[in-house]
Amino acid sequence: MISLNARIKIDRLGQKGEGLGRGPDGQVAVPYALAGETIIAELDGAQGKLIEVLTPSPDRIEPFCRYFASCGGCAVQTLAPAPTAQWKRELLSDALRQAGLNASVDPPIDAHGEGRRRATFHARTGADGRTAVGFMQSRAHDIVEITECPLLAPAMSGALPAARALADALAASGKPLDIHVTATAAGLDIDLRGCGALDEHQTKRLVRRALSLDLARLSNHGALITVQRQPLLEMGRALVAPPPGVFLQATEAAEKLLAEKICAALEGVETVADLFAGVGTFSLPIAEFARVCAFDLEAPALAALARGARASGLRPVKTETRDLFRRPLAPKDLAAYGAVVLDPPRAGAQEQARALAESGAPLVISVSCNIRTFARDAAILCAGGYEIVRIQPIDQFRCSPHLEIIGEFRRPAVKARRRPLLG
Ligand SMILES: C[S@@+](CC[C@H](N)C(=O)[O-])C[C@H]1O[C@@H](n2cnc3c(N)ncnc32)[C@H](O)[C@@H]1O
Repeated sequence: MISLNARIKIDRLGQKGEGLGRGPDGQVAVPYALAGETIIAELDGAQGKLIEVLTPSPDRIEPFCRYFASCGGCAVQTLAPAPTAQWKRELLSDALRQAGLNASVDPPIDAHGEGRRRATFHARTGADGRTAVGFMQSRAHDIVEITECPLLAPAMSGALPAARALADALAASGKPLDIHVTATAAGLDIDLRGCGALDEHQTKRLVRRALSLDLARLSNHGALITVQRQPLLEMGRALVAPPPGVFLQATEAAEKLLAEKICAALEGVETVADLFAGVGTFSLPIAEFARVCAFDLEAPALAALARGARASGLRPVKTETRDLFRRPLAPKDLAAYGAVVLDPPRAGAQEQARALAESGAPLVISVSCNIRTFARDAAILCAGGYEIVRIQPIDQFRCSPHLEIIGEFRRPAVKARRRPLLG
């Protein structure tokens, strides 16, 4: 493919945070260019590489990270905070419109808080025996080695040195490694992925490293290697001991805000189904005032949730291990609940939304980190008679196109839908 340099006027930011404008042969996407800018880009088909900004946007700011534009972690770091929030809000409004919904979207609430409390680092050992540890490069399969990430919470300050030390301990195997690090009050909780079954020597080496790094816990794909202090997480009044490698919201600030908003919307509700409940981020605060039944695919997460409720003196939370993609709760199952909370993975919950659309559940609170599948599932709920009360974005993904969303959907008052008894 021949590449050429072209002068491009950027019209808007796209879904991945790339600048979109017209090139000689149609639309081109240029990462790191901003709306309103005139730039020089090196074009390779519809893809452009930013070479020079001729007319900068008034919203352009200096990047705060020295790895910006080589590290693939951040897509948008040079756009000021207010226009970034506006762009994300528009992405969500556009997705809803494309799904057939003309819904108003509240301004995003920033929930970066102290920063990300979890990260996945990648480690690869080259033919020369050197191990690179960091994030993936943008638009490439190589690793950009980093020694710091300003988006991480202070409690993650030891995360990169720890990732490097563990990667070095396994470098001889030559296997690519993913290192999931979570900051907890007990210290760093690290789950390794990709190293396969460990032999005795590797295990001993890792235990020694974990001790010298003072890790709270180290595991291999969820299987415990060593634990010095059991990680504990506060969820409402409850304390939960999460199993290794379990899902947690990216920032503590977002976790608290999501739980607060959900509990506020559930005021007066007595029975709640929490679908895709994980370790109880929402179930446990809800259990402080309502009966909860929590569903998830992951039995260890649900067991931790149930133990957390018991140990904290809350009313018991019923749990059911269930694949909600294959076996969504049916409309008749849903009839037992005054409200349903759902927080599926990025793929969304299409089948569950269809069952909800046929159910009489009066209130659905849909939480999602994927704009497109949130909009798709919202349209299914609305086609089934729900009305949108509120759509509130919560931004826990600074510098990325991702956005956390809470949607509140209610069935119009039963009185209005009921046929008159007489006449
Ligand atoms: C976005 S997380 C939300 C977890 C929890 N609500 C929280 O905020 O911590 C999605 C959850 O969906 C669960 N999950 C993924 N696929 C599933 C499936 N097919 N059926 C049921 N649960 C699933 C995961 O185990 C995970 O706990």
